Amino acid sequence: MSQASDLKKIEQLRATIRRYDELYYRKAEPEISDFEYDALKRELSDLEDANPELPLANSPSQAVGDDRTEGFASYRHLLPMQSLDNTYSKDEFFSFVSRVEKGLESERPAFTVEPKIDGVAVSLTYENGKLARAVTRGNGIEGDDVTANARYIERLPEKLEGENIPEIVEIRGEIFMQVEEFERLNSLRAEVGLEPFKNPRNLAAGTVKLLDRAEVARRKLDIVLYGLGECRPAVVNSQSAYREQLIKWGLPIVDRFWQVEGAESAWAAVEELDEIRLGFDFPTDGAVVKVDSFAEQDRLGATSKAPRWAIAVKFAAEQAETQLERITIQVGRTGALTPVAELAPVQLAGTTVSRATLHNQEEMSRKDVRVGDTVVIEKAGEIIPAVVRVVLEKRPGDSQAFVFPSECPGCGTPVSKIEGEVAVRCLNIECPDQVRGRLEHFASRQCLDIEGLGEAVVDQLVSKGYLSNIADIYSLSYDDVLSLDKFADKSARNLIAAIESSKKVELWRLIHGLGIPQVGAAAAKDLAKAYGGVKELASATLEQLTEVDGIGEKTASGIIAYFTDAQNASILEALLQSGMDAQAPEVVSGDAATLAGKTFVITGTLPTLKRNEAKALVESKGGKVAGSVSKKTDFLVAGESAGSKLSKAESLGIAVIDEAGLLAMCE
Ligand SMILES: NC(=O)c1ccc[n+]([C@@H]2O[C@H](COP(=O)([O-])OP(=O)(O)OC[C@H]3O[C@@H](n4cnc5c(N)ncnc54)[C@H](O)[C@@H]3O)[C@@H](O)[C@H]2O)c1
Ligand SMILES: [Zn+2]
Repeated sequence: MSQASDLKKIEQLRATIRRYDELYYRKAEPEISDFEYDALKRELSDLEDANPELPLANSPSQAVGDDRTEGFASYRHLLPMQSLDNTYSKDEFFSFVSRVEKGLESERPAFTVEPKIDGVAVSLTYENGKLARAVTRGNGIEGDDVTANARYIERLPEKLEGENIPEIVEIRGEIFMQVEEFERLNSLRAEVGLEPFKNPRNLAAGTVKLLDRAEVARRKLDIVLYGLGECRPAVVNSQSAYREQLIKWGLPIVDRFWQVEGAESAWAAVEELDEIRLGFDFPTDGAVVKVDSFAEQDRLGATSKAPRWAIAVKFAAEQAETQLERITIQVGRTGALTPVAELAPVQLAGTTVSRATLHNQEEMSRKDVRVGDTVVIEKAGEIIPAVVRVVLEKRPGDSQAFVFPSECPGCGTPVSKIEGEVAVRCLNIECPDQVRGRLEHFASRQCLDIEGLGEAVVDQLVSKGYLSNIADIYSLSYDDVLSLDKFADKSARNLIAAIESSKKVELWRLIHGLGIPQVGAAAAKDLAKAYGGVKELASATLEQLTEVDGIGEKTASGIIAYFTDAQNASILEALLQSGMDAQAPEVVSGDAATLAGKTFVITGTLPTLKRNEAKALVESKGGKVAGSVSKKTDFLVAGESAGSKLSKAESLGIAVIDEAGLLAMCE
């Protein structure tokens, strides 16, 4: 490759990696898998190595990903928090050990091997044994102060126990979510029709950065510690001794740990870890091998980004090979065109997979994915399988490069690419695919929850021309509905009734249903609480919006842009004209607030109330419902087959009541 084409490639890769960094570190919503991301990083480093005369200063290869977000105070680490170099291969691991041996002029250095916990890096500062703050890695130099959220972590002690307490110590580790808790939260979401969270790491990262404390309290985070930053005065001189010290201070650590000498035994420990890790209750994505002695660590030093005395050996996610039969393009409610691979069905991680995402046009052309290709797909914790690469050796001779459509498959409008975005979009606001998407969203369970107005029905109503926006739903007549496939007198009346009763919906559901960019259910709740009505929200200024708890500047500008759009304004007007009367629930006070200040945990099967009904009852009386039992719990409401929560409540001496007890308290 010539120097000019290298340069262009390098610039493209840097821009792409910056975007994926932003999605992963700041938004906790990665679009591609770690394996794909690491491959991009590797490609960039190789190109940079081959072109040493090019400046590196602004390359994402030289810095740690930046997680700092709006709404948090910054704090400067006393010692920087670095990343780790990583590898997926045994050969590279052995080269790492050779470099260490050379650097130390030693034959069989002592290493520690630990699980690599897949969570969010955090640095805890204890001053004279008291927890002063918890800070994210940030850009490595300066991170976000997340102390308030970290204090909800039950296993995180306020005070260090025992002796050897430094004046100041930065203790580093990982905030993560146990697999069981992740599944619990997802099953609650499924109950109310919300999309599942993708994986425990994203959920942990998202939760650490929530501004809504009540929501943080509902999700149970966990923590383990393994690293040391500044420590005055120094207390230990090796990784293994530090681990013993952490235990004595009463801090949670990962209970698997190996002390080994030399490359062979280190590798054996890595392999052993890979075999047992699926039984762990925390998510792991690799092993971290570290030189044990702190003096030796100092001699090896660090690059701008990572220490030279440690490496992460990552375990690849489950993959499978299959045939790509077709590529379809989906148009979502925001107009983004998403390419989807239609596959010959194949077994992967316990499920049959026949579709996988191709992410976006850019990703697709980089991988040069073509119809007829044999592709490798991967499912890494994420729910949606992805195509990670093409098996070029198996490509048919007559294959053709895929031409991304230049027109929207839904409406034929030429597609646009907006500066700074990867997605290619259809900007025709009346595009039937988008209209369908917006209508489905509006009627879905996490919004207006209109029973009977699902995908198939919306489809028919749009193609028959009855619906072109959300306000049209309220002028549907019985005859319109009756004319649809599979509708008879009773089902038509039911749908009309469901539509009518949706006018009395809770305000946040309406706000969510409007489909304002950046406004999900959580933001919609914050807005509903702050404004009490959709008209009030529509006339709020940017400044007022940013003052609402949980609303950042970007979201605020999205809201302003939405309501200043003439078409949106007229749809809203039509909605209100039709009698839409969404209300914020009244703030309970006085007599109604009988449970104010009390925190409940509900467990087991109650005789008459469903879990969410019991929760709604408690909240209607001003009480709070938490997901797990802690010292802050006032009452455990226990039904049949209450398990570990009951024993925990008993051990903490928390009052246990049954459903009847709860009902009595609410009277
Ligand atoms: N999918 C994406 O779009 C995307 C984007 C950016 C980053 N990523 C992923 O994140 C990785 C880079 O993130 P990173 O810089 O945080 O590095 P990393 O996660 O590969 O490794 C460094 C981190 O590992 C953590 N860690 C966990 N257990 C540890 C232990 N026992 N000892 C020491 N450290 C331990 C620490 O937080 C440390 O900061 C990439 O390799 C990639 O897989 C993915
Ligand atoms: Zn379109």
